[in-house]
Amino acid sequence: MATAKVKIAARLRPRLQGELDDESVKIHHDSDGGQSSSSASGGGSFITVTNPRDPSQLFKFPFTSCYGQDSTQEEIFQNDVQPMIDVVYSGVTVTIFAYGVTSSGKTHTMQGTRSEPGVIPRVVKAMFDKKSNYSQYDVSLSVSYMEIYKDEVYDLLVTRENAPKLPVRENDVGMVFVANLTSEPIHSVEEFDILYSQATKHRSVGSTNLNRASSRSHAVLTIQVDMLDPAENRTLTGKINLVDLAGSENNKLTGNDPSRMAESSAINKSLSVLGQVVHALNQGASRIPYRNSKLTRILQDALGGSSVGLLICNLAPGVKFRQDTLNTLNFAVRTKNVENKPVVNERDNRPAPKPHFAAVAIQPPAGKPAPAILQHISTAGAGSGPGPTRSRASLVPVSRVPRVSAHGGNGYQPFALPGAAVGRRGFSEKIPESEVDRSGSIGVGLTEKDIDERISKAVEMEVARRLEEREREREKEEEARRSREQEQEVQRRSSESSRSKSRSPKKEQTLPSGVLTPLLKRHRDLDDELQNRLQELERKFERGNKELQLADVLSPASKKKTGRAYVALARAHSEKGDLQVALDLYRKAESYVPDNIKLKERIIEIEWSVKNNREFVPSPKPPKKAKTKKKAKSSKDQVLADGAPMDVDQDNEMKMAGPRRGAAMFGAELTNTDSPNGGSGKRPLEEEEDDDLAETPQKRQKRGGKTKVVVTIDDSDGDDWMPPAPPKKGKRKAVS
Ligand SMILES: Nc1ncnc2c1ncn2[C@@H]1O[C@H](COP(=O)(O)OP(=O)(O)OP(=O)(O)O)[C@@H](O)[C@H]1O
Repeated sequence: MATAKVKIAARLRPRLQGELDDESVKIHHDSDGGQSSSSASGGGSFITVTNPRDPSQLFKFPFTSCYGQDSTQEEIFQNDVQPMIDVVYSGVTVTIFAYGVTSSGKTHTMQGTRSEPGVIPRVVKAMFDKKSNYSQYDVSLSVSYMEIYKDEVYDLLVTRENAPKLPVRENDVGMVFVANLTSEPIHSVEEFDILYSQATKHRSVGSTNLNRASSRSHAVLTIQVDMLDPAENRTLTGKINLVDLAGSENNKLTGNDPSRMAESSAINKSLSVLGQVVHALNQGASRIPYRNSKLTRILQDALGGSSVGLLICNLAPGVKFRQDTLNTLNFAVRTKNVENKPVVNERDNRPAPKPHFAAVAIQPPAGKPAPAILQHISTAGAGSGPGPTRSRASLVPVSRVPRVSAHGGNGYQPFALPGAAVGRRGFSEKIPESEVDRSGSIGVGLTEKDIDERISKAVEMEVARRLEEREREREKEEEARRSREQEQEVQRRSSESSRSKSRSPKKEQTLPSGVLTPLLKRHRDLDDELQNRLQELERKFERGNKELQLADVLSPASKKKTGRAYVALARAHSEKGDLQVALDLYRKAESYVPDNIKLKERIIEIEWSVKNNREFVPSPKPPKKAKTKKKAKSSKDQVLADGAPMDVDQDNEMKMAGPRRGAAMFGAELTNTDSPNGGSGKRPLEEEEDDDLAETPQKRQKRGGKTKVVVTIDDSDGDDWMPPAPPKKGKRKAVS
């Protein structure tokens, strides 16, 4: 089956009034010899970002489409979006999502303004324009629009008062859909405009320091085209999902109040899960954590699924956003390796023939692989998508197999967001007896051997199902046994402690040397308790989604504590050299403290070590004295002796990780030195324990030289990506 990688376009927005601009983020194009260029796109373009810790070092991010501050809405549409319209009309689902920090221009790019319409209005116009090319079909367009606000889905096409939380469900063929979501037919661009402008008013928008009209939710607009072929009595369905994600937020910069903080936390958490999904896909993990947020469940098909994806990364200029820019570009680098397997969504409307025997069960229906048009989009230039031709019919060849549709002749789930494949066969397709001819072959070209194979496959499936069932039962029993044991252990401990309380001090003194003092014993008990708690949590993790529910119900303090506990355990494993175990534990910690940037970076560092089979070497702890000195300094003076800026923890909510940590990833850290947190106060857990976070490998190398170093961050082959540290490992070249 043909695969299609997620396409990436990066766009740097212009400086806004009152914003300081600098040269820290630049767009380059090979066509102009790699010189800075503010606009246009095309092959061989790249973005450079100055390393916040070492201004002599540049990080370079190559993407096929890079748009500078002067780029227009039309350019982006023509280069990257227009070619997708043909893909939609070939019956494939396309998902375009705008990603970036708050105020980076996502809504501007997707929605735009009346004078500068963005992707959404342009797509709708193009969809209607294209319709006339398919006059042989009965073509109808419809729209649905939803928002994901604080991890709940709401219909934006109904008034807020009438908008209940909508459930996200999965049908028998694994297709995720939002139940009860309205789908309105649209007959013209004007009709869409009226609907859309009304619906946009329902979207959750709020004011923050960074954006007067900041989107507080992820918005997903879906335009669906159904093409009924009257001659063949079948329907092709294409969809385009246009997703305006809420921006990741640094609450120090946004100045969020408590209610905004709650929104922000939900936004950051869902984006964090999005990152985890992309990571898991890149790692080829057996379990992709789609279920950990509604956003990723709904976007499941766009990431590693059966739709075609375009990620538009929005970037904001200036030092203030530099760390966010690096994070966004890092996400983009990872996402561009995600592969989808697009399929054509086709439904056969003809009634199913009567079944005669029910012995044969087959695999869930597989969608038809997407057409060759997908190859076109990877190299698509300005608006050059091919129009429909007669040969298009060959994309959906008429099969001679018995026409049995899944689920009573209609396996198609209306309003389902992803275009997951729904083939023409159901789970229990039956082969009519009349189709068995004397030669031993079935009228549809199935031989007895085929039938035997199918039967044995069905039997195998049934056996596998039963085995799984048995395994589940066994696990349940095991779990019950463990919890019984745990209860007994708790009882034993409480009776032991009451016994020890009742003991006289004299008796205590008579204990032989080496026996735990009550204090140590208490420690041991706490340790045991912690271990038990972690083991329990481990089990819950194994149970997948339940873990997330657990994290959801815990109070912020408990989440933080659990996160800390995981970090402590992870550190212990990391020190022992069990990097994989440590990595898993760090990831688990992340479920509880999804906003913690230091933790994310630690995960990236260890992932890198695991992937490259390198030892993970934390830097030595700085002397205690330095720590006291540091505390005494005012935030303004927080500049290291070598001139590198003192980093400040950018996460207000979670201070589990240290305020300054060598981001091995990019040698980067937020450099808002005027932060109130300033690096004073209690040192957070991670840093107390681990001052390897204090200095990057880049910094350890020769500093202050005049040569500019470019480190290319490109994960294009999926295997050799590595963080730019240590410098020798990166593709580095000196530029004058
Ligand atoms: N390419 C651009 N040209 C001109 N103005 C822009 C551009 N991109 C963004 N802006 C302006 O920047 C501001 C922030 O943009 P926008 O609201 O689109 O950001 P956002 O990423 O959607 O933010 P949030 O995540 O908070 O919703 C707006 O005033 C918008 O008009």
